[in-house]
Amino acid sequence: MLPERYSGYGPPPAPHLELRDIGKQFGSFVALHRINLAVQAGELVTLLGPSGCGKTTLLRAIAGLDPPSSGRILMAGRDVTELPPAARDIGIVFQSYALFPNLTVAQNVSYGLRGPAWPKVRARERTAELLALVGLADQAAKHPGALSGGQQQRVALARALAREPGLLLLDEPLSAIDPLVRDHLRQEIRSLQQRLGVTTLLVTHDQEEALGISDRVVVMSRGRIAQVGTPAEIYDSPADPFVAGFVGRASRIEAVVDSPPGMLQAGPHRLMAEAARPLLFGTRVLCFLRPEHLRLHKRDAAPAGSLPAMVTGVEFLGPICRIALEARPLRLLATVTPEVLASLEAQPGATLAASLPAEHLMVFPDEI
Ligand SMILES: Nc1ncnc2c1ncn2[C@@H]1O[C@H](COP(=O)(O)OP(=O)(O)OP(=O)(O)O)[C@@H](O)[C@H]1O
Repeated sequence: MLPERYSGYGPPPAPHLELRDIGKQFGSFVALHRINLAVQAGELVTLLGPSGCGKTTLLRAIAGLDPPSSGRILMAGRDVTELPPAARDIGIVFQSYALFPNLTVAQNVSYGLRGPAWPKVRARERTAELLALVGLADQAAKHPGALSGGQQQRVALARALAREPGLLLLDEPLSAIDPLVRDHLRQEIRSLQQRLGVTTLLVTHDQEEALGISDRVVVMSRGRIAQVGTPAEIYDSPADPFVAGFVGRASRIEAVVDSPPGMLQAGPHRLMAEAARPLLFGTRVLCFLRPEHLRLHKRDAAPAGSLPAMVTGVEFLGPICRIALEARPLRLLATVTPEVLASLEAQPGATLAASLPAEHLMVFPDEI
């Protein structure tokens, strides 16, 4: 459970993890530029971004596997920047499971439960508790090779949680797993994380995964944080064109600001927009529209201001259908229910009327 929101009385809660001006260079290549981030106790925060944006580099710095070139890392108020991984109160799960093939499931889980704090009986009890927690109580005596990918990753999760770490680091834990199992395991990880209240940092390049299970998402691009926000904030109010295009699907529209204010010209089409900031006449803009906000009508019922758009593809996805359309030079994307699809008779080649609601058009100055 997340701690209650700060009420304004007393000192604000200290973050469990704090990154201050983290930089990382490999030779002359700058992989991380002054990253600042605070993760509250009990939060699940996801680092999301395309390949090469620096997610793993940041996670490895937090884990102590590869120290940052500059900046400080604090955990529970303690500066851990110089500490080795074993002294950091963390548990890690990697994409590759990283289990010992010659040890049983129970031996893998209990591997870190050594030393005076873990007498044999206590270690055995804790192992049984962890295996029950991840639903593998009946697999304790097997070797990892006899388990499915999803089961192996649960073993890795149990092992990472064994010593009740203050911070759980998950590095693409689901990307090697079969898609059907992945969705299920994703929800299990989230519910386990919430039940235990363990502060968690997850690295993924899968935006559906990030939006689906996070309290907050950190979108990264080229070694920088592009935006930090709740999944809804990131999806509904992206900070820039990169976030708008990378997180969630959207029609991407290049346009020029026209007159009167609020009108855009996109090829031969005139569009209405409600930009957050006034845009100067002649400015080039990039607009994004989520597929659920594109309105489709039959051509003979075309409302004023709609564009004729030809259906170029239809994808049936169960509860919704995705329709690709072309209103040259624009490529548009819509999602509708199967009932609406049928009533529109939206088969490839058909021409429909598409309206782009001004209040949903996300408009950014085109700075490229
Ligand atoms: N040991 C290294 N030496 C040189 N460059 C490195 C090293 N490790 C990472 N990099 C570079 O730093 C950048 C960030 O890499 P990183 O692995 O953090 O990206 P990522 O966002 O995790 O990508 P992916 O999803 O593909 O793992 C990349 O350009 C990568 O080539």
